[in-house]
Amino acid sequence: MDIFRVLTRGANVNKKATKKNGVSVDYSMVKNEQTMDKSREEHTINRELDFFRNKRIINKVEKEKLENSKDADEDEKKVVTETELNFDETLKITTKEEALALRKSYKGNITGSDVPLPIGSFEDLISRFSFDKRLLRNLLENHFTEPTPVQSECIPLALHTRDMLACAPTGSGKTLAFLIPLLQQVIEQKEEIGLKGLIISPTKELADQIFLECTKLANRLYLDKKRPLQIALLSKSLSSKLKNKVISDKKYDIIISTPLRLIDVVKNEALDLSTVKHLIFDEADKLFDKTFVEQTDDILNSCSDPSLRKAMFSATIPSNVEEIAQTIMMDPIRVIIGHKEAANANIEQKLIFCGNEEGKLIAIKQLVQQGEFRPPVIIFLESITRAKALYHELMYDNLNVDVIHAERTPIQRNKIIEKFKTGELWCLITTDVLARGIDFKGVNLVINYDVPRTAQAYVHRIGRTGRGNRSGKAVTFYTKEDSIAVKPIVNVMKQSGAEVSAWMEKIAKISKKEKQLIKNGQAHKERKQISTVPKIEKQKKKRKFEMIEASKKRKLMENSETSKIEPTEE
Ligand SMILES: Nc1ncnc2c1ncn2[C@@H]1O[C@H](COP(=O)(O)OP(=O)(O)OP(=O)(O)O)[C@@H](O)[C@H]1O
Repeated sequence: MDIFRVLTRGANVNKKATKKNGVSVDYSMVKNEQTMDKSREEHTINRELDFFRNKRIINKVEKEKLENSKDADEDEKKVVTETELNFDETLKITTKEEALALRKSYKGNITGSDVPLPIGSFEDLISRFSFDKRLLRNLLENHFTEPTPVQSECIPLALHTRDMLACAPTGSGKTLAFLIPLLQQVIEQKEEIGLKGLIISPTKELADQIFLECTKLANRLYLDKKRPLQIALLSKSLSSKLKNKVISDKKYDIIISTPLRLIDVVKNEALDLSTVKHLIFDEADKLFDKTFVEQTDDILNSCSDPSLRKAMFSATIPSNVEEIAQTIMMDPIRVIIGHKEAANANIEQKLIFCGNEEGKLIAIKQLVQQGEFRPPVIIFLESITRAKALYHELMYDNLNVDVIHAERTPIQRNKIIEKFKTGELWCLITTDVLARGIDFKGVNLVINYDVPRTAQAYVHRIGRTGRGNRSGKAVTFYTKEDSIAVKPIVNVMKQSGAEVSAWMEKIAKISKKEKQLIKNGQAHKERKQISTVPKIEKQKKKRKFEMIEASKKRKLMENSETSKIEPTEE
């Protein structure tokens, strides 16, 4: 079947979406106004789940205080004026009762000793923490006008230099929850001691994204009014420059890195972590699982400053990670927003029984026919081999699709991500390498072609949709072989408030024996290869595909030849 034709029949993707000023433009389906209104109505977010809330109360006292500020220089006053324009109505939290009411509104469970009050607005930061006005302006310029719940709680905690463990839904703004206070603290720290802030991410793609977000917010921020803040992504080239002493490791204030690259540089004595004051683990549960725990431990040992502040963030924090957190942190505060281990409630979740492996390809085609396959779509598979196989299968169907996995080069990966962000690419096939943290704004649908191995992996995978205040859909395919593996997924669905039918309730129950199988990774059986198309058909399609590609190339070359010899109009 020609999926491409069916796809284009059901919907139009705004292919004209382009890059503006280097920032990728968000893209979405082009629909008629009526449908838009309907979907807006359908997806009006419940106030409790409104992570980007608009609650505001007028705060005239604060406004007057800023207007009469004699100490502020002209530049600061300009910032203040702009700030007022945008923050003329603010929510201030000054009492425990107000804090309690605010926490109740977003189901925040904050525990620990001497928990500071949350902030009700970013403007609250000016009066409570002598917050840098330029940093505040950078927030505004990037359209961050109201803190999300995790930001309301974690920013004041960090500014009080408290250790913290924060768990909040996917797409609810955890990145800014650690970046905003980090930037403020680094500016405040006047001595030139070397590296001050370190952010660890499990994947290169996520590290890239955090770096971009951080540089955006650090625009025109100066250290002690003398020199601009120096932020770096520990790339391959930077690490070799550091190792060859082409660049001094004292140059940077904040570094963002994956664990392996960082440890490599540290072991070569090319980067001194003893000056680091703020250590942040993004996707902390991943960094503390068996894949990374050794490197994470090395990083902790190398950050030897006794006043080191540590923070851990993730949308899922299993109890064993909590235990570790308690042992490595000093009097930590635990921030839980919503249900722990639940998916973001903006995501509509669905399970589809496909019988067997062949049934999954048919299910994709059915989603297309039913108009549910609305690009942009991400499809997750459990291995590189399977991701490649599905890619070939869909590519021969002329679907606008590409694949990212660990075997693709960084350049290829970046190119594909860029194309997906700008709308050039409609469907991205991938493995768990892109399951965590990546912020693709307009993703409509996530398909778990293979049941994820853990409940946590499920939460992160489907969290690539329904980000911010948007809604999204997630579909999980399962077969007879997945009868045990799918149980944790049903439980996450229940926990997140998704509609769960009687038969699902029945399969949700996990016996002791099954629990053990899931824990040992034995609930997942080996899967049959992906393919429905007979070999001969496939070869035919491949030949046709290659011929079309060759003809395109020929035409391109012919055109460029003609343009070379054609005289110009003048
Ligand atoms: N205060 C805010 N106002 C408006 N948008 C915001 C705010 N904070 C964050 N965002 C936007 O929300 C989106 C999701 O944020 P972010 O990537 O930090 O989510 P996350 O909680 O880290 O998700 P994940 O668990 O998947 O890593 C981003 O596009 C970000 O720019």
